[in-house]
This record gives sequence, C-alpha cells and structure tokens, in this order.
Amino acid sequence: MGTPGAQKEAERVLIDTYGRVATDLRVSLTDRCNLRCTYCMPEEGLQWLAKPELLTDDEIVRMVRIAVTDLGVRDVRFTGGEPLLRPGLVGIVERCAALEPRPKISLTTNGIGLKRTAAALRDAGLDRVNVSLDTLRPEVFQAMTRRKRHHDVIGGLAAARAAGLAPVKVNTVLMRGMNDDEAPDLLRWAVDHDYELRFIEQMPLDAQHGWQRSDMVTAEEILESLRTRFTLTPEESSTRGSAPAERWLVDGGPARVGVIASVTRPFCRACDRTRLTADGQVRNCLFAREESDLRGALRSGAPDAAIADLWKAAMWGKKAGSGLDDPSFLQPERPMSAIGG
Ligand SMILES: Nc1nc2c(ncn2[C@@H]2O[C@H](COP(=O)(O)OP(=O)(O)OP(=O)(O)O)[C@@H](O)[C@H]2O)c(=O)[nH]1
Ligand SMILES: C[S@@+](CC[C@H](N)C(=O)[O-])C[C@H]1O[C@@H](n2cnc3c(N)ncnc32)[C@H](O)[C@@H]1O
Ligand code: SF4
Ligand code: SF4
Repeated sequence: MGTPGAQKEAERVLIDTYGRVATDLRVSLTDRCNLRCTYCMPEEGLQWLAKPELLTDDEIVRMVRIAVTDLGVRDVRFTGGEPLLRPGLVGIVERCAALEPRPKISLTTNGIGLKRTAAALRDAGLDRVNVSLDTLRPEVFQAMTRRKRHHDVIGGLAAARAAGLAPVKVNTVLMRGMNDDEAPDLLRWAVDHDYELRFIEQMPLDAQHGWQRSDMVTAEEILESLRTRFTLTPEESSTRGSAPAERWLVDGGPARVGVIASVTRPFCRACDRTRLTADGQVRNCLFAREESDLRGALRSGAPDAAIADLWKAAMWGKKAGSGLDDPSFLQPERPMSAIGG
C-alpha cells in the first residue's frame, strides 16, 4: 500500500496495467509528406486528412499542456508525416517550450526545409532533432523516396548541426537490394560529420502492406556488416533506459552508433510512449488497433480534467507489446505516416 501522497501522484500519470508510465509524448502534426519512402507510403501518396479534421495549433498546444502539467509527460516529440510541412510549427514549439514544467522538445523530420528553419526552431526552444536519411547516393535516394531531394536533406542536416540542435541523430532504414550494402559507409560519414547514426529495422507499418519478415534487414545483419570495418563495444545497458536504440561505441568512442531492433529485439517492456495523431486521437502503442477520440471531447467543450481522464483511460488499456510475434498479428489500419512515426 502506498502513502496517500504517492497515490495522489499516481493519479496524475499515464500508467498502464503493466505498471509502465508514459512520460514521452509523440505528436503527429500532419499526415502529409513531400517524400514517398517505399517502406512508408505508395508513390501516389495517401488520402490526406481534411483540414477541419486536423487539430488546430491552439488545440495541439492545449493537449500538450494537459499532458505536461496534469499527466507527467516530460518529453515531447513532433513528428508526422513531415512535421516541417506544418505552417505553425515554430509557434507550436515556442508555446510548448513556455510550459511549466518545461518539457524537452524534439523533432523527427526528413530534413527537407530544415536549412530554412533550423535556427528559428532552435530559437523557439527546440532541443534536438532526428533526421531520416537512408543513403549517401543521390540515385539510391531517388529510388527509395521517389523524389530528387538528397541534396536538401544533406543541407538540412548541416543546418541542424550549425544551429546547435545537438545531438543530431540520423535514422536509417536498410532495404534489401537498395541500400543494405551501405551501413559502413553511412557510419563513417556520420562519425566524420558528428551525427549519431541509428539503424532501424523495417516494421509492418507501410500503407501498402508490403512488409515481409524474410525481407527485413535485421539488427544482427547490420551489426555484422558494421563490424567488417569498425570495432563496436556495447554501451552500458543502464544508459539505454526506455530508449529504443541499443548503442555501441565506435572504435572505442566517443562516437556511437545505435540499432533500433523493433522487430527482433523489441523494447516494449520499458515503453514510456503515448501518441497523439494529427486529428486528435490518442494511441497507446504504435501498433494499437484502437484509438481514443480526444478531439471530440476537446471540441465539445470538455474541461482539462475530463480530457486528462480520457487520456489516462486510453493508456490504461495498453497491451504488453506490439504483438508482432503473434500468429494473429494484424497491422494497424493507419500507416506509420498517419500515426506519427
Ligand atoms: N516499436 C517502436 N518503434 C518506435 C517507437 N517510436 C519510435 N520507434 C522507431 O524508432 C525510430 C526512431 O524514432 P525517432 O522518432 O527518431 O526517435 P527515438 O529513437 O524514439 O528517440 P531518441 O533516441 O530519444 O531521439 C522510428 O522511426 C520508429 O521506427 C515506438 O514507440 N515503438
Ligand atoms: C514516419 S517518419 C515521420 C517523420 C519524418 N517524415 C521522417 O521521415 O523522419 C518517422 C520515422 O519512421 C521511420 N519509418 C517509416 N516507416 C517505417 C517502417 N515501415 N519501419 C521502420 N521505420 C519506419 C522513418 O524512417 C523515420 O525515421
Ligand atoms: S518516412 Fe517520413 S519522409 Fe518518408 S514517406 Fe514516411 S513520413 Fe515521409
Ligand atoms: S510497439 Fe508499442 S509497446 Fe512496443 S515500444 Fe512501440 S509503442 Fe511501445
């Protein structure tokens, strides 16, 4: 039995039946994107959400405020779709950075447009940024994203570093027959440019339902490939916490490389995440098949306390894990770009 004080405190957190507490909020600002990564969406794009369905900037800030001041959220990450396509992004970051207690604020982006916005985002209060880049070869970039924007991403990364949004992390998905030979080159380049590279196992979250486990480049394969050129020493496991990436020191450090083995070594037991979609649905897991409609409550005039209660209820029912290994696994209806990756 806890003390009444501890009980009171427990009422103000997003806890689930397994005792996990969500303190990391990922907010999708839009489902739209200016790339078409093959592992994420089809060439023709998707049926985008209509503007009235999207939370307004004010609604987003209110939701973040409730999460931070009433529900114990400490980290806020803006993602999408492509969050830099959201016109009000700088203002949203600025208003979230003014909250008390101030959350740590980060952004996951494809980097296009970062050259123009990195300094303004830093001034608004953005703490750090993760940029997705799968290849150093412009022609492979074009094949993987169906757009000729490699140069813009490289420029965006440099701008993020120059703006001091450290550490700048780079997310890479390896696809068989496309860029799976590039892991060591990418790591050499990242170390030389002071970016922290992480490889991500491909997950079944693409709109086309094209994922096949047998095709996926596994964490083991990636590490094997890196070890042909680098010495990797595991970082103390105590530093991983709830972070999805397992990290290795490169050639004795200080440079590091991470691998996010979402499929072969899932990290669900330590999961600390809650998600808000661009249309105001709370999801308790990336792979959840249910969502809780908080936009409806928001727009029908519900007070903060009622919204906080709905959020807590949504998180309470979080499943133990992604269910990826269950024979009955079904991909969520929304793809990664609409959930907020
Ligand atoms: N299974 C699972 N994978 C996730 C989750 N969140 C992020 N990922 C994967 O991890 C990748 C990297 O996510 P990022 O948005 O860059 O951030 P992060 O790794 O969560 O955060 P930091 O290391 O704190 O910067 C995503 O592209 C996803 O593939 C999650 O909640 N569950
Ligand atoms: C959905 S995107 C959203 C933010 C931004 N557009 C970007 O690409 O960084 C977030 C991350 O999800 C990753 N991602 C997308 N589809 C994925 C999949 N099927 N499996 C694993 N990671 C995926 C991307 O590589 C990216 O790092
Ligand atoms: S991974 Fe990011 S950049 Fe690529 S299509 Fe999906 S949302 Fe766009
Ligand atoms: S799959 Fe779900 S439970 Fe597992 S780490 Fe991701 S969000 Fe958390």
